[in-house]
Amino acid sequence: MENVIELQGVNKMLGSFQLTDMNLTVKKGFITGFIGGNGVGKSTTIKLMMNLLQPDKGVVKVFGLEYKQHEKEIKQRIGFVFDENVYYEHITLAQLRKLLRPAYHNWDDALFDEYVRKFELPLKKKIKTFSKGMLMKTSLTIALSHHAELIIMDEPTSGLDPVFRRELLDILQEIMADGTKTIFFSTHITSDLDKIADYITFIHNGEHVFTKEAFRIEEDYAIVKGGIELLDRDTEKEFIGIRKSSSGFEALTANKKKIHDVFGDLVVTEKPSIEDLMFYTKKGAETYV
Ligand SMILES: Nc1ncnc2c1ncn2[C@@H]1O[C@H](COP(=O)(O)OP(=O)(O)OP(=O)(O)O)[C@@H](O)[C@H]1O
Repeated sequence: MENVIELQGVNKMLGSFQLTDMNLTVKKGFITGFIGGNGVGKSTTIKLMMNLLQPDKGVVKVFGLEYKQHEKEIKQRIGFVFDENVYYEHITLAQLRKLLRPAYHNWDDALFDEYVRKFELPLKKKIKTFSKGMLMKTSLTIALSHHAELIIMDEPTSGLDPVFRRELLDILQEIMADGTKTIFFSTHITSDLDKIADYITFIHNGEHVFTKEAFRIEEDYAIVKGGIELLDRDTEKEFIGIRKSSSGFEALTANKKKIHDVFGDLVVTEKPSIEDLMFYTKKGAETYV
């Protein structure tokens, strides 16, 4: 399967934060959700993918190309969707359309107008008056209007009302229909992932934990519940993170089968949510580091 983005051994130091030996790939033709707690390096990773930051070590490839030699070509084919308006605040959408038309080989005025109508965006108001949701819609409109093959989004749904969030997720699914596009988006809202993500990439403390097909998470991971007497130094090693209480323990494992071999029917296992993965991974790091 073709990789649209490849990070090979990428390291980046920012103040006291370090992104360490990031190896990750984003598959063509799918939606990948990018998750991790606050401050674990999601935006930094996205900036590296967009060449807004450069790695201290390692290689970033997009469409199999490196920015050093192919920046223009890569940027033509990517749409970056975010809710900040750094470049265009003093102009209107009508003026922006004129400005962007010559900048992209594949610019499509008709599609731009179609999304402006669909998103109910005002053509004649200055962009600086736009709300967060309107900026997100503007950014997505631009990405779609130059037929971007790869759409990268940094927390596109955060701060959006539930109605528009739903609408946005539907649109993302719609644009995937022809099989030529790829979407990579970071989020804190794990229910968004349940709705649309084919793959999940999970990072923690500047390190890549996994990239898995969303349905595989349920196959490999489990929440395990049992009596506290079952835990000792050896059995605790089977878990990523454990929460203990007087009535027993609840823990996350990445190896459901092994748990069954070790504990048999003495424990109960349940399907984990993505929130469980994030919670116990963080808790595990706190407990054992
Ligand atoms: N320019 C910078 N200089 C110093 N530290 C930085 C810089 N940019 C980011 N950091 C730090 O790097 C860490 C990772 O930041 P990043 O924005 O990548 O996290 P994130 O996973 O996107 O977090 P969140 O989900 O909270 O947005 C944070 O601790 C942040 O404070």
